[in-house]
Amino acid sequence: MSKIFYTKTDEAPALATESFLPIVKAFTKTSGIQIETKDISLAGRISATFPELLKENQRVSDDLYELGQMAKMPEANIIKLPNISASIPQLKEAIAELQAKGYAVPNYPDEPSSDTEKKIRTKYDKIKGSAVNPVLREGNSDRRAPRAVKNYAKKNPHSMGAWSPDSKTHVATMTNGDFKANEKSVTLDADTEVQITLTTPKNTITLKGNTALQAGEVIDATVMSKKALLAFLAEQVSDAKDKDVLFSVHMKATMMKVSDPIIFGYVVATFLQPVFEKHREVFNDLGINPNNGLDNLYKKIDTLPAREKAQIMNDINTVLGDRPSLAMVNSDKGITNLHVPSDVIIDASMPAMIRNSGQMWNAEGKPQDTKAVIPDSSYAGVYATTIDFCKRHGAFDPTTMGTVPNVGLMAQKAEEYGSHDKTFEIQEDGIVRVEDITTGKTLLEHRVERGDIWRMCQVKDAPVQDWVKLAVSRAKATQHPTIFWLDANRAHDAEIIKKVHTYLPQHDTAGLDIRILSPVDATQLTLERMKAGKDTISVSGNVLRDYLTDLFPILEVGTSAKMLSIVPLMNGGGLFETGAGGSAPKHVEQFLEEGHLRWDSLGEFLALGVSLEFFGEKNNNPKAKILGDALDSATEKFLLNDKSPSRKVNERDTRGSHFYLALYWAEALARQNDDLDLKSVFSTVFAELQGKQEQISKELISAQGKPQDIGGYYKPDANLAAKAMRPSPTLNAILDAI
Ligand SMILES: NC(=O)C1=CN([C@@H]2O[C@H](COP(=O)(O)OP(=O)(O)OC[C@H]3O[C@@H](n4cnc5c(N)ncnc54)[C@H](OP(=O)(O)O)[C@@H]3O)[C@@H](O)[C@H]2O)C=CC1
Ligand SMILES: O=C(O)CCC(=O)C(=O)O
Ligand SMILES: [Mg+2]
Repeated sequence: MSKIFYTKTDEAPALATESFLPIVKAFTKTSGIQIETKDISLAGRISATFPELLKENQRVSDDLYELGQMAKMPEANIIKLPNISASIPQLKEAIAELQAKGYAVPNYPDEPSSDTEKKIRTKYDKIKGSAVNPVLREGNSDRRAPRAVKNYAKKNPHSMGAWSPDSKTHVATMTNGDFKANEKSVTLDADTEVQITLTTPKNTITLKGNTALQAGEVIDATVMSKKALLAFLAEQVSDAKDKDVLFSVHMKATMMKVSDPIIFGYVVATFLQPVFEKHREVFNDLGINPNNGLDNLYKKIDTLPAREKAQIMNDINTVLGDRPSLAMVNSDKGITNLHVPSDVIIDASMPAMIRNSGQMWNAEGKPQDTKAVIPDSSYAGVYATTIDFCKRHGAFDPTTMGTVPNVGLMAQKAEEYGSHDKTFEIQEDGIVRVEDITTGKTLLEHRVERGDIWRMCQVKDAPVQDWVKLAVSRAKATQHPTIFWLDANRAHDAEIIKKVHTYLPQHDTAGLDIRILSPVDATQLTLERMKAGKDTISVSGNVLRDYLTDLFPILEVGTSAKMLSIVPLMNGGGLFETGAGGSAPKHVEQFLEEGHLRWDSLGEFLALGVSLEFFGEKNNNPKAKILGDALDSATEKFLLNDKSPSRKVNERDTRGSHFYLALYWAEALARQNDDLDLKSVFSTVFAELQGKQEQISKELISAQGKPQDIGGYYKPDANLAAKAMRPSPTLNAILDAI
């Protein structure tokens, strides 16, 4: 029997699931729909990796692997909530929590020496960073704000900070020696295998052995010069000081899990350079790695004897006093932009800054103009253009602005998603070559120096064809102008442009406005149209998919949590993602402190709606379709009546918002006449929920206002979490009776 797979993830969405899933299960069991949970949480993935070290009752199945297989089946129907893409500090915290709970999982070896340690490290490296999404995303991405969400935002605009033409905020990006400048690309004309080698004056080292490539596949390779990067960073630190703006770095240490933590480490090391120089030996002894951020550095220094610690802290504070102010992640707690590599991810952080008058928070908790350092220039121009636009035209107006849906190329580990096992920190000067093993020809090569970061990406032909098809189908469905964001001057994009020119004519595009523009030109045109209330589809590669599906939604509707995010899987199944944002660690913090969860599950509601409709079609189950339609009406009413969670304690939170969704869902099912069984069942449910509305609200609110203990962060106690998230016996009894 077909099922809907619902993912158990981490942090706020996992908490929300404890409250929402019982509602979903109760409603859908009336209609022969089975919902199965799959645990792809960080803690679950760690446990599944080391079964041999765990007790019988601790062992779990490898749900991510199973779901990855499922994603390739025509009947796949997966609802995917956001999960933690773990940085090393997060991974270590999760390991420590599991160990404290009696799980004998090994420590993360920072510097693996023995074979055993190397094996452990390889296993952990598969868990860290974007380890889930590339496995499940066996299709391209279709993300957009549903009409009801857009209309809601127009009527109830979110706050939007005013922009001043004198704002000192700006983007700083490299002009030479970066990934963009050094990119080379080629399209394969036949199936083959390649290897990646580094030839030094002494010998040739294989960086990666036989790698199969398909005919029509585009590969690109590039290198970030360490020298150029360090020179750039030193310049930016002093320029931020001169201009009296906050210093802030924006990158994606999670998704670009090999390259970006190294770049982040150079930022930390540059910022504190005199300290790293003076205390090199102690720092080495302590195993301090700047890639793990300031938080880790402070924790390690904390283990030193008091006098030594005081001396180093004194030196750090002297240097920090001399530097530009750092942008803060949490000024109350003194957490800076350089504390943890995963705290500031570019997709969410740049739009938040743009929404906030181009300002970030300083150590006093006040907003201040900022230098946003985005080292690689491949996509930095998108933000620079947006910032300049706001300086010139002022902030966007959510009540009138247009919308920018995205069609993103990501299937089969397209582009940077597939670079993780082909990114290398170069150990010796030499030449890196991508060699075709079949023909012996060198396909791509770069001269590199020790410390440079070299990487290769690939995109298979079938995903590109599917992406072009998806773009045309969205263009047809909406009649919006549709822009491929591709830069003819970038080697990789130039190859993709050739493919777009080949595949577009295979579709009926009569009457459609489809163009290809560089990301900077595309941004400018899209913003002009958006300001004038006009809609424009962006068709982009994988990284821009990530960036644009936070940037535009956050400006348009206040958060990307309200996006419809569909991945039509290439083999016929459906992956329905819930919103386009992340797992909101700050929400958990508030929940633990005061029992209020502000996570908005609108993304889950939208995803479930399309999943049910898809289930109905695939399985010839008209009840599923009716449930889906009713859910859509309920979601619309939910928006109209503004039942999203409040941000403040003792007001409706996630749990209260779920109650209203259930109420409206039951109402819509009670009102429809297409299925009289469902009508009868849900007429009773609706009457009960409506009659006891006050009692339920009271029970849900009175659970707030006190600290919560759910028995863990990465692996909460299942019973405690369920109890905390289902505090209304009245609601629970009504659901149980369905
Ligand atoms: N699809 C996926 O699996 C994704 C996973 N991630 C992962 O999520 C984690 C956190 O990333 P982070 O950079 O903090 O980005 P998030 O998107 O989790 O959070 C940024 C801010 O967006 C707001 N937000 C996001 N989702 C919601 C929601 N459903 N309801 C209300 N507000 C919301 C919150 O604002 P406020 O605090 O003001 O309420 C939040 O602090 C990381 O581990 C990251 O790798 C990130 C993106 C996608
Ligand atoms: O895969 C990840 O790490 C994050 C993905 C993400 O941010 C997105 O899909 O928008
Ligand atoms: Mg994103």
